Amino acid sequence: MRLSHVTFQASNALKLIEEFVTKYKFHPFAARGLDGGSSCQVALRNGGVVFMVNENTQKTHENPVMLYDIPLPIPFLDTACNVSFEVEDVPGLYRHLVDEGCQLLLPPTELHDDFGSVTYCIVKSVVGNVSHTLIDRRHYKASFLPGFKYLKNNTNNLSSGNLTHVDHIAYACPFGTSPSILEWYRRCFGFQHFPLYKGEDPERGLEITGHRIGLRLTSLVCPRLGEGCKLVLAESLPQEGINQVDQFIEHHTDGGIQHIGLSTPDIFKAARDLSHLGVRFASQPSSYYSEPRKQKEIYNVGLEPQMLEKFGILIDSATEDILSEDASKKFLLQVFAEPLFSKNSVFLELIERRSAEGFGEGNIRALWRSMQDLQEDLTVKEHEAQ
Ligand SMILES: O=C(O)C(=O)Cc1ccc(O)cc1
Ligand SMILES: [Fe+2]
Repeated sequence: MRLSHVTFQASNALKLIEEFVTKYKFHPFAARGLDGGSSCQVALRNGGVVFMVNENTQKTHENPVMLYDIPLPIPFLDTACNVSFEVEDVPGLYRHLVDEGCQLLLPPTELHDDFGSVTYCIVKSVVGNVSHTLIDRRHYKASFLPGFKYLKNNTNNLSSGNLTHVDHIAYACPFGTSPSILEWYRRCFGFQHFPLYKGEDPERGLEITGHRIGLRLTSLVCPRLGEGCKLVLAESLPQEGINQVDQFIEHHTDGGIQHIGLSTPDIFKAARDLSHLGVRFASQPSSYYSEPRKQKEIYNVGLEPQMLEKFGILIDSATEDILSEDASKKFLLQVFAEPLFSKNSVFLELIERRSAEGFGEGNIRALWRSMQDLQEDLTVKEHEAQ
């Protein structure tokens, strides 16, 4: 099993495609329905990350000529709604999912063109509006999927991206649902609980509460996916005021893909490039970088606080004792980008892992607060614009 791509549904697909191209350095490489059909679909790539953008231009269910995905119910919502996996035995997996009582949206279906054939089926996830397309493309020779036309002027594009793979997909989940979501992914696809601290109870996950934060985080890993893609379940815990998970769920009925963590080998270069192209990152108060403990942590791994501060990059060392000189060099650098659509919509994250596999509580707190600040700022801007 391998992550193939993540699909976005947008009421204005061309706008989202332009955003991915001009701000996030993605390159469109395959498309269908651009000639005025009832739906258009475009596949874009940055390094090892593939996104698909769907637009159902007629905004109806009557003629959803959408391949590899099922259009979401109306009213139309701008969202990331499908995570596609490459698998080897679609009929076998389909039977397994039926036996597990899953809601199958499309039975095994074969499509072919001059480059070969693929078989796929679609299953509804237990999380909000999310579905999974399971594709066997072993008998397909071109770079995407049958039904798509390959775009020209596509040379050199593979090397220009600086994203290597999808590191994790974070779901916003209704309160109390994480254990049953974990159980569903375990039974259906073989995911396992990935503890974020020693002795973490899978029923409870990591609970983070305090000033302006109330979050329960449960992480899942799938050994069949190799090093790729964890799932992160984010639930809101009661805290003062509204928060990003509650608001996301309110906006998306039962939750869904809140953010996608994209792995880069050089977060400083990636953040600088994207920032020059107009991506706004969720920033930290400058006190984060002047705090003596944090400064020591940054210098200890051979970095400079100013490098991080420029783009709001956060650091979390995996070691217990960040102040010791021989602190292990395992650490994690992360930053959240602004929401792709409205202020409560899906957003992207850049993440650089230096041997650290999990998620650090320090970074989680800081990421959470940075997104709270950014959303509050977007709310103020919305009011001013009215
Ligand atoms: O650390 C990470 O990358 C996370 O994904 C944790 C996280 C999840 C949801 C939030 O709203 C804020 C932080
Ligand atoms: Fe994340």
